Amino acid sequence: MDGKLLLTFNTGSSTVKVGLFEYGSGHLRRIGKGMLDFNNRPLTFHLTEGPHIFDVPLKAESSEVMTEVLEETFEWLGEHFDLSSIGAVAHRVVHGGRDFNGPVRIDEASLAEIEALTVLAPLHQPQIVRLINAIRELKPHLPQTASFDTAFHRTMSETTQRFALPRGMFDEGIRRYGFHGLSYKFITAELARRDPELAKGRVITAHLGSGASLCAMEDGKSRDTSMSFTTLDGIPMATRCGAIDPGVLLHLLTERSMSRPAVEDLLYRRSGLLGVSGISADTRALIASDAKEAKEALDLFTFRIAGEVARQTASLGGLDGLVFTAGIGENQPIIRAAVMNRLGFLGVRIDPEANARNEGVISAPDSAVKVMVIRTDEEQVIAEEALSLLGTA
Ligand SMILES: Nc1ncnc2c1ncn2[C@@H]1O[C@H](COP(=O)(O)OP(=O)(O)O)[C@@H](O)[C@H]1O
Ligand SMILES: CC(=O)OP(=O)(O)O
Ligand SMILES: [Mg+2]
Repeated sequence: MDGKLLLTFNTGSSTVKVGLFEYGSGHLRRIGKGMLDFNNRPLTFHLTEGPHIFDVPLKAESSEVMTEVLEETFEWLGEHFDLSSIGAVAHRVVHGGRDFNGPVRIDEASLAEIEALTVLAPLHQPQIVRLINAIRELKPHLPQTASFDTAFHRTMSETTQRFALPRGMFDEGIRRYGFHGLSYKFITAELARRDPELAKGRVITAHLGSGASLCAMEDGKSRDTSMSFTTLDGIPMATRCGAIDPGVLLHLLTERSMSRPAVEDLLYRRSGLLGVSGISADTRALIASDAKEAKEALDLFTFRIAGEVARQTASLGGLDGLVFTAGIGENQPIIRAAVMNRLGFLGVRIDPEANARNEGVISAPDSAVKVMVIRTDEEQVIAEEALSLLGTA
């Protein structure tokens, strides 16, 4: 290998995606990709891109002991990559709160701030902090960086960021932050490459993965988004409920005497597609199922996505483009078709064959809105942001 090795970690709600990049003298090139899957037992490490691909069970029993998980992962990676040349480790950090507007080097102060935001992202932030600490323990001299999901949305107007709560609370940080910003940043850059004219216009991107949100963009800048203070808001997700009448929470806490941890578990882990269907959090299983509960969960999902597109179209004052991305957005024609059919009133017209083939453009030529499928790449953004801080020499 010519240059140094950069490792990226994208800690999602159910998996940690690992990226391997080679960098040096101004260049950056992906050389491998993998995933730590904490959903199943045994924990598994999948290397999905690189000189060899493999799936290996890990001896570590839980992600709580991240040093063990990482030691094993490094052992497996070391068989195929020169780990002695690692120059840096870069992370996706989901919540950056009010103060992180761009990537930072991780030090005592920034790590303490990241840790303090744990209560606002309980599915993500604890795992991220465990990973950062484990790398500090195993490889203390490696520089680490953080790229924040929330930073992309700092261009939203104050009106968009505000809840209708007493105004002092906004100043104290109770506001709409937005997430999936690394994905939206990648999509804006990719859209500018594929269709520069459209990228200057009014575009909504639907990031539909385990966590899911939509972002309204104008000339590549975030103007509105569906997730807000936490990753619970907006549309229903794999296991999260999405926007809900806060009166329901008061009811659960008082009339049902549910504890705060029980309510958190309900809203983050037992709701959404899983909760409504009672079958699975994975759209593949729901589409394959004949049960009426599976159909009801998918109907609710596409109904709420279409409703959010309509709301964000009002934020933008019209709509020129719609982009589908992430696990579901990139791979599930049935879900895209259901959303597009609900948006006929906006002039959205589908090209069914192109949609079935997951093509780049899936709207018909007479569609008033150009609808595209773009594969997101959060790892690329994490790597680029890290090198913008550390340099590529
Ligand atoms: N190859 C595929 N075909 C169809 N659906 C898929 C595929 N891969 C992922 N999905 C859907 O996408 C979801 C995961 O999306 P992803 O963007 O990887 O989420 P996350 O990053 O939040 O873990 C799965 O739950 C499933 O519903
Ligand atoms: C912000 C969020 O929900 O992330 P993910 O989709 O990776 O779970
Ligand atoms: Mg994700």
